[in-house]
Amino acid sequence: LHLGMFEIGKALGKGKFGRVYLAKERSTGFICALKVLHKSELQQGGVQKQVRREIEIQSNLRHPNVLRLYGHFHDSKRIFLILEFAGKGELYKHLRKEHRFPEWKSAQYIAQMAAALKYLHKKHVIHRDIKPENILVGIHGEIKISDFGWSVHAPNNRRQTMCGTLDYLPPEMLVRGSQENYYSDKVDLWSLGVLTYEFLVGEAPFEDTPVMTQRRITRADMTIPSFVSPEARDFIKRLLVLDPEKRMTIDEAQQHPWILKHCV
Ligand SMILES: CC(C)CCNC(=O)Cn1cc(-c2ccc3c(-c4nc5ccccc5[nH]4)n[nH]c3c2)cn1
Repeated sequence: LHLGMFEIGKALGKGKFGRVYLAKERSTGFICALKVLHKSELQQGGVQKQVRREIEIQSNLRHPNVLRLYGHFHDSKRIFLILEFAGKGELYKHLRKEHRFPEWKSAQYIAQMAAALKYLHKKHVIHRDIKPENILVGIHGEIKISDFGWSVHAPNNRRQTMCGTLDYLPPEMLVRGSQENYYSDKVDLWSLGVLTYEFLVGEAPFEDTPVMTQRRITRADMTIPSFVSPEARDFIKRLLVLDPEKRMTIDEAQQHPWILKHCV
């Protein structure tokens, strides 16, 4: 597939709305990940506005742990996204292969996630979809948050119908009907707690049938296995708190003993 200025290589993955290819920009030899979105599919999915918003949000983000969107262009049928190439691919594949990460690796990954979230929240971006499937690994083992499909500029109080797993949803996004639909960047702190648990244990804390998962989330009903260290246990328990206002802040998370023990 010769797309003018790009030489297209192997398929890297299949997102929900498009395929991603390894690509080399001819004149400079620059390697990137080229994502192809079909306008017809976006129309069918009714997501054109969301894609435009995602492009606008991600184009303005510059952080070592946030996947870069260098630019985009389109022809009559497709939209092309020039994305950063992450040399070691999708984090969830590493997690599945290794079953779970040792505490030092989990703490380093979570410290990088916290730095990325601190950056996003400062720019009033709430990611809202933090999970292993949306994290890529760079050539030096650093992690990069991608897929801002559900990110919004805070504050936001519109209900969003979610597809995919419920595992990472915070309680305030599950409580029906009441004004709890107003949520803040605290939703990403809950998901950071779920992510920490999944890195250390190898499965999500509330994993169950959809009905039971919702019930367990709204009761923060989880058990932490005994092989998890007391510091890691404390870190998780201070994030998986039902009341968003009582959850650890990003700064407290970055200063937590479990992080400091492994990241200095
Ligand atoms: C609307 C627009 C702004 C959306 C922008 N975000 C995305 O498209 C989210 N997204 C990123 C990707 C993606 C998937 C895979 C890669 C890779 C990658 N590197 C690999 C190395 C080895 C094996 C597989 C790899 N995939 N690098 N960059 C990627 C980027 C797919 N969807």
